[in-house]
Amino acid sequence: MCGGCRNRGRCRLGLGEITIIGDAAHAPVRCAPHFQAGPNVAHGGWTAAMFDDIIGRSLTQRGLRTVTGNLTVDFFNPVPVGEAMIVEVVTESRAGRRWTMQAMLRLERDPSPLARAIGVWVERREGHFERHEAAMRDYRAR
Ligand SMILES: CCCCCCCCCCCCCCCC(=O)SCCNC(=O)CCNC(=O)[C@H](O)C(C)(C)COP(=O)(O)OP(=O)(O)OC[C@H]1O[C@@H](n2cnc3c(N)ncnc32)[C@H](O)[C@@H]1OP(=O)(O)O
Repeated sequence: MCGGCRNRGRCRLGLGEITIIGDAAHAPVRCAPHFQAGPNVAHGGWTAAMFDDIIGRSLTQRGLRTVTGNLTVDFFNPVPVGEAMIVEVVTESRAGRRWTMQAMLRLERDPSPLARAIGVWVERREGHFERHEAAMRDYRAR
């Protein structure tokens, strides 16, 4: 679970446990009603955040310490609110610290993709968050 929900013990995005199979992964997801945009349709930001979290956590579960470098989402069809869906993640390639990842979102009982994400995750250098905190301290002291 990411830092925003860890203390609550519940993922507010509605994302389930990730299963890792080799360099691929899958997870059950369900868009909660508070992320509704159009009638019974998920906000596109939910879909992007869901992909970001599932792909990022799948890498964390594989023992990799990464952050999202970039993320592109293709929206093929409206994503329903409250419906059981599956996200499937694959590793496209790795070059040095860069991992190119792809993921698909689909309904639980239908193979047609609703949305696709492709992006690059970069392995963090030692002290990543400490450098960020120090930069913010400098900024606030200005
Ligand atoms: C968050 C973790 C919590 C952990 C605790 C528990 C975890 C529990 C699960 C949580 C799951 C959360 C899932 C959400 C994940 C986020 O939301 S992460 C937050 C959003 N992302 C960020 O904040 C990243 C901000 N960007 C940065 O900090 C820096 O630009 C980066 C990405 C670390 C790169 O900086 P750097 O380490 O100085 O690396 P640099 O030498 O410039 O580049 C290294 C390589 O990456 C490439 N690269 C750099 N930037 C990019 C880019 N934007 N696009 C493509 N390639 C790039 C470079 O070209 C270079 O390639 P090579 O030359 O080595 O082939």
